[in-house]
Amino acid sequence: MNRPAPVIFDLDGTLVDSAPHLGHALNRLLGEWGRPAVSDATLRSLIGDGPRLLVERGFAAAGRPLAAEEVESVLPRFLRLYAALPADPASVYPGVPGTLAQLAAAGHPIGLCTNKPQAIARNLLGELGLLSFFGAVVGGDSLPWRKPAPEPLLAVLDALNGRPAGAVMVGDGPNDVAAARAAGIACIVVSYGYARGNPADLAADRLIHRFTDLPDALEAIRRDPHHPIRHSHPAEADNDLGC
Ligand SMILES: O=C(O)COP(=O)(O)O
Ligand SMILES: [Mg+2]
Repeated sequence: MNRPAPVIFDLDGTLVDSAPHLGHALNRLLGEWGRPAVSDATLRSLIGDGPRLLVERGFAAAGRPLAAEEVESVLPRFLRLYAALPADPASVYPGVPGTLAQLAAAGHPIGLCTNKPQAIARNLLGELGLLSFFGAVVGGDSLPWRKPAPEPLLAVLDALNGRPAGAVMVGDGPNDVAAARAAGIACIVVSYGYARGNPADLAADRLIHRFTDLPDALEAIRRDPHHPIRHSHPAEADNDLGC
């Protein structure tokens, strides 16, 4: 029997609802600069490309863009404000720890590919009790490239011992789908994250509405890798995921 396929996860919007903490840090920073706070909806549309773009877009949305040299001083301040916030166990999406445990017990190698800085991602996973599930963690600052480039995803697969057929990326946004496509692997999108639009338009191989639907979606892809997209039914989704 073939070894279970590696499963590579995105972090923000997939495993953890990081918007409240990112928003707290960004709005505190904007306040220090005499700028108005951004709304939650605006904030959610800024997440997914790493902290530098989050800060740049946040300042642009709150008045005017920062000059390039201003970004260099503002970014470390943002990272300090964000990293100082204690991890919130309630920010882990429902079903994540149990489903990761189920996949690990079934023998799936598990990796993380996020555009968050690697150290912050590792600390966050550690504080939330999730780090031990991950055999490899690659962040947005680990390589000269970040998602949507395929290199970070391929680096995770290499660190997990290779690039077998059947690996699957699980994410919430366009960068995750594009990185998976470019790496030549399948992609499952969760509908409750920060897709910046309709997640059904992302053309993933599967769209799921609850993290607990993941094992079934992985099995469906394993049995039928060359299929048109099939969505689990939205009406079956819980309402507690903020979707
Ligand atoms: O934008 C970020 O900082 C991280 O986003 P990601 O975990 O969804 O890649
Ligand atoms: Mg994400």
